Amino acid sequence: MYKPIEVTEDIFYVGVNDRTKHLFESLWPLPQGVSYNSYIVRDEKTTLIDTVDICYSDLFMRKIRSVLGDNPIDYLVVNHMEPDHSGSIEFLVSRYPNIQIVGNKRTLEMLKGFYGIVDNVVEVKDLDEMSLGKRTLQFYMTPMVHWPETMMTYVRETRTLFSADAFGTFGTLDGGVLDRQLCPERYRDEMIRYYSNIVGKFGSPVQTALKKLANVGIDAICSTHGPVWTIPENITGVIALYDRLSRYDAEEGLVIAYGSMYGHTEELAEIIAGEAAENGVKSIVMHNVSKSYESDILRDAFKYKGLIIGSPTYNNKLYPAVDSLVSALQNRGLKNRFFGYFGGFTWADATARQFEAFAGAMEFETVAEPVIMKQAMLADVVEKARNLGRTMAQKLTSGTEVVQQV
Ligand SMILES: Cc1cc2nc3c(=O)[nH]c(=O)nc-3n(C[C@H](O)[C@H](O)[C@H](O)COP(=O)(O)O)c2cc1C
Repeated sequence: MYKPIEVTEDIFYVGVNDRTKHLFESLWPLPQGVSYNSYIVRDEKTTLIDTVDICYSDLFMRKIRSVLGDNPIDYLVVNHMEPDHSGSIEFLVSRYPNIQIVGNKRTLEMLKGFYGIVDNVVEVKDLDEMSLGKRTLQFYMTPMVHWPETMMTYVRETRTLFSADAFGTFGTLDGGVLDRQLCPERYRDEMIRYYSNIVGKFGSPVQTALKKLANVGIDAICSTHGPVWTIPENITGVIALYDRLSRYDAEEGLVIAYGSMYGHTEELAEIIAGEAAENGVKSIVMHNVSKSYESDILRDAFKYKGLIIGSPTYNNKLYPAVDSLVSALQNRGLKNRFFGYFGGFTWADATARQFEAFAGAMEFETVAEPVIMKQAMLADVVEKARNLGRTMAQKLTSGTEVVQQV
């Protein structure tokens, strides 16, 4: 039997850890797993907030029973319908046939579409309130953070925010659940990776949600993935991080991502990186796109202000994995970056044309002349590569447009 894990008085954690799945959404690596978080608010009307992935329904039920025993659940609040959180709804309804499911209009549409559930539902609208007895739930609609039905639920008396996927991280909860029980630093980069991979496209809706919540006093953020944030500096920190990421602001630092089959493009990457370092850039991350996960490259592109991409011409296009990266960045509408590009060809270059179009489509400032090498690396190409590294370093270290790490 599990010991109940109390987040605050009469609010309990009943989520589960997934250390089995390799790829989240069949796309994003999970080297440290992921948790699917769910919570119970125990009151005159007992309420469950979100469920877990269907693979963990059985364990989930045992965790619920460790808190409630044979007592009923009155409400299930569905903040987000993505199957890693809604997957256990049918199972839950089979165990608690009288449970009432609370969601907004879009949630209830999806509930019907995914699971055929139309009975015992309660529709709520933005800022609606629902009394549970001693506590009151208030609902904040936060559409497109990161699905259209997404909402957050706030317990006014304990100032607890159930934030759906917002402020979530990859990484399981190994022993501790609350930030004060574990090392929060472990989750910082994983929060940026989660944001850039999953939420990154939706900067503007995230900004809208943050503004809506700006005057809401928060003592705990209970996301659907990763730690529960309760320490005031951590709460301020994760909100500031979301604010920064959704404005596409970044830290001082440089990502160099390149593809290379025979090493010429990679040599250029080394020259550019060396020159940037010599001119004062300390945080430089290099990714060979054929080896690094796109997931990690996206994280670093969201994290750092400088972005340089390199590619050989391949069948009159960018190298395939670079093409995929460029498309992923474009899909997420990354903005406000100092940008540079480089590449090589043997008979007809396509790299420069494609990178130029990419830079134009994004709100990037191309900082130096492109570095394009025909066949071998001649002295003028080496000089252009050095110039790119140097100019990027000057932009990054001039310090006026980059923000400090939060
Ligand atoms: C499968 C393949 C397709 C290529 N397609 C083109 C091309 O369309 N146009 C071109 O000028 N060079 C093409 N190249 C040549 C490479 O772009 C060139 O050799 C480049 O310098 C390789 O860089 P790397 O050493 O970093 O792999 C191709 C090479 C390969 C192996």
